[in-house]
Amino acid sequence: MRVGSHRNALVAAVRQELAEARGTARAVLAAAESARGEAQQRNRMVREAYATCLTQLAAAREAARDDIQRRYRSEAVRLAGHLRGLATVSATGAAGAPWRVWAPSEPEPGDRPGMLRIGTIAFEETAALPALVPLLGSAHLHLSGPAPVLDQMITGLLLRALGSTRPGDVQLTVYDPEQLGGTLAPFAPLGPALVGPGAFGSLLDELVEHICRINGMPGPRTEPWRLVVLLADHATAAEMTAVQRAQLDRVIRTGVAGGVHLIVRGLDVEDINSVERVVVHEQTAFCDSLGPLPITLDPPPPADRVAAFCKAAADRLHAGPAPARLSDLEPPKFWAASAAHGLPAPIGDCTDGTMVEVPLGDEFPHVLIGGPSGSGKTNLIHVWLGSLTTRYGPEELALYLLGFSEGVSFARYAPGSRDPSWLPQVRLAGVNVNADREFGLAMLRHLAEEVRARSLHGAGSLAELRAAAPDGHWPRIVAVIDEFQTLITGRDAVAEEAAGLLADLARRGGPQGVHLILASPDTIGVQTLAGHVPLRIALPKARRVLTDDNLAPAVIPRYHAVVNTEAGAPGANRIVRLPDAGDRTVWRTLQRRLWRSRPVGCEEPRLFDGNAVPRLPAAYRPAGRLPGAGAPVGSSPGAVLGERIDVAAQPARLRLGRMPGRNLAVLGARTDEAGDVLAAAALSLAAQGPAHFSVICLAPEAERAAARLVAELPAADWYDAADVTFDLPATDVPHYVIGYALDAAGPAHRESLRALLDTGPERRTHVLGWWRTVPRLRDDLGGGFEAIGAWVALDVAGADLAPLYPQPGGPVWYPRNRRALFFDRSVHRTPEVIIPYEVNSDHT
Ligand SMILES: Nc1ncnc2c1ncn2[C@@H]1O[C@H](COP(=O)(O)OP(=O)(O)OP(=O)(O)O)[C@@H](O)[C@H]1O
Repeated sequence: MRVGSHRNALVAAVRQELAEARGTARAVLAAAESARGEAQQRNRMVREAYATCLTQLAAAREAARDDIQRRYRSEAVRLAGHLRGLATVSATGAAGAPWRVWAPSEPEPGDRPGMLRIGTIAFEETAALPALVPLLGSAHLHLSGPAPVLDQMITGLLLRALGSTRPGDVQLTVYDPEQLGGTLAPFAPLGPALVGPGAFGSLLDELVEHICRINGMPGPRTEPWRLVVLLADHATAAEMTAVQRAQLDRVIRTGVAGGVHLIVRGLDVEDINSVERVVVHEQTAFCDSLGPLPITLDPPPPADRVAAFCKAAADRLHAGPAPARLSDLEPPKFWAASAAHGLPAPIGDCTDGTMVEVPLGDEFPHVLIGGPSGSGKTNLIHVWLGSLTTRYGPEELALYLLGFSEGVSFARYAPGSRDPSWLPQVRLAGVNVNADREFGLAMLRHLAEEVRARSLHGAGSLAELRAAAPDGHWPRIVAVIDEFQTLITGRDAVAEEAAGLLADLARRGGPQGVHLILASPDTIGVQTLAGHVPLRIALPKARRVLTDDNLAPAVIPRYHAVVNTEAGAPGANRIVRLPDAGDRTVWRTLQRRLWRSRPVGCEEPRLFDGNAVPRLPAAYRPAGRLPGAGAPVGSSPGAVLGERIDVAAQPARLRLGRMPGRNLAVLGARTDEAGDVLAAAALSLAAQGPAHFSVICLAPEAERAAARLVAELPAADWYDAADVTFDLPATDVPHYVIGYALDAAGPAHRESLRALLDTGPERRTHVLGWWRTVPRLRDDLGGGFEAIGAWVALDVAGADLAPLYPQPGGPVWYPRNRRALFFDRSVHRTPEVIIPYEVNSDHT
């Protein structure tokens, strides 16, 4: 029993232990299970986080990559744009245009030659960029690869180099022992120097010598470039001597500075900076400038384009370079030059393209231009004026222009009905003055007066004058007289005075900054003047402008001129090609530009046109507000008779004071002009103050004019043949008797007429009458002419005026249309030519 119970106890204990162990194991298992669950959970979470992270990282990487790619692409496009811009600038016109649109292009003066296109480079996804290589002015080219491809590339390079320079700027030499020049046969019309197989050494020697000569010369190179193509064969390379190699090296090293450039294939050359190497594999190439970027070579230029270019260039070479254009003479900045010491300005270019200046100024104050009719004198003057007026503003230059040649060429500088602009430097322009030499004389008198006024400051040059009188306005004055001989030939008083004034201006004008530009077909008869003018310009076939032994004018082609500063001595010639100033649109554009820049207060020039009839200015008409009856009357009102032929468009006035003889006789048969003189006189008197008018009209043909006058006058009585009388009622204001064809009054009225003429002026009654001839006036006056203190002669010859003139024989006067001779014995020593105003123009 005890065993049984012990065993039972033991069993129970074991059971207990087992139960406990089982319980513990279960607990441990449960703990492990839960730990495992947790670990699994964590594991899952980590895995999920990792996956999220991976996804995010991938997205970020994608975004970053996209961004980088976008930036890269836009940077590439920007860079490519820059490169394209650079390429366009570096290879302009014919140097860079694709063959499809290729055409020769003229470089601007002073431009350096650019690079030359040989193909394109592809850069990422951007459009292809031009691949350029340097040549003229920069490098030699060394080409290696298959000869046929290289020769095509050379053809293209030559076409671009020649097509982007002026004909004659590049001299081509070809060494082609294999084909004897055949490789570049399309360029034959340009006459390249072909060098045969045996002449390689002498070519190199000649080039070395040429380079030494050019590099030894001071100043910039003026000779053409030498472009030498060496198409060497095996024999050339194999047989080259050490001396030849040394000479080739020398050309390579010093050639670029001396304007000699080699394009070499088939021969090694020294590897120095000035050699651009191009290596060609089939249609792809690499060159030094572009490093590893592969170049897709352009196809060769179309054969017909090469042929057409070479023919045209050869023709132009034969004809010589085109002359400068008017715009080539413009300075980089308008009105930037000072005229303190002179007015140098180019008028054209030499055959080598350099500009030729005329040194007008302190040293050479005047110039004589000579050339027969049609040789281009007027054109030269326009060109010169264009060059001067773009350099020197209105403060620096004042122009007085007078053209005696046919036509109105200087009118373009003054405002017109179609173009309101004017050249701001022009003060005066006289056109159609052939018959009005008095206008030329007036201009010379004006200039002489200016010289006199300037010389009062005691200065010996314009710069000194400006320093001595800094507040004054002292532009250089340039007087241009085209066909100036018209003014001084002939043996009358105008010619005599004009010649004297010109000689005086030539002597004394320069130091005061007053200059003459005188053009004529021949300087015969102006030898005294010529002695003061060493600066000459001769146009083709000009005679006597230069010395007799100077043959240049006889041989220069048309549109050329000889500029000579030594009075025409043969050694001092400069030949200049003149631009054409005939294109009115070009001129107008330039003039408008200058006009818009005119300073405030710049007045328009006075234009005197000998063919135009001036209208009576409104200021001399009584229209508008009339002076009241109580207004004071001047002691001697002035009757305006016509326009004076003078620098300023002033009226000629007749003072009608209370003195004997203050009457006017208008003489001649021209009804209209006589009527205009009388009407201008009457209207201008009416405009000055209260006055009474008696209009007597005794010629039916003048009735219309008389009626119009009466209509315009504020207070006028009208008499005609039916009631003519000279016993006129007294008035308490000045009384003017305006008589049309007074000679028709007849003997019955002579006495009263004489009494009126004799005693009227003292009572302020003045007769302004028209008599058709001098004898009829004499008959009316009864012999003496004392009562006629002033007269205006129309178509009356000078000799017929003798009785009315103090000097025997009468004045020198050859009647001309719309011109009258005015003489007032109380003011004139010699009579004055005037232009009767047009008073009643029916178009107003
Ligand atoms: N450099 C030039 N280039 C082109 N045409 C020109 C040139 N010079 C003059 N001409 C032209 O030649 C013609 C004559 O020129 P211009 O009138 O200047 O000669 P001119 O000597 O003044 O003659 P004239 O004494 O008969 O007036 C004009 O038709 C003008 O346009």
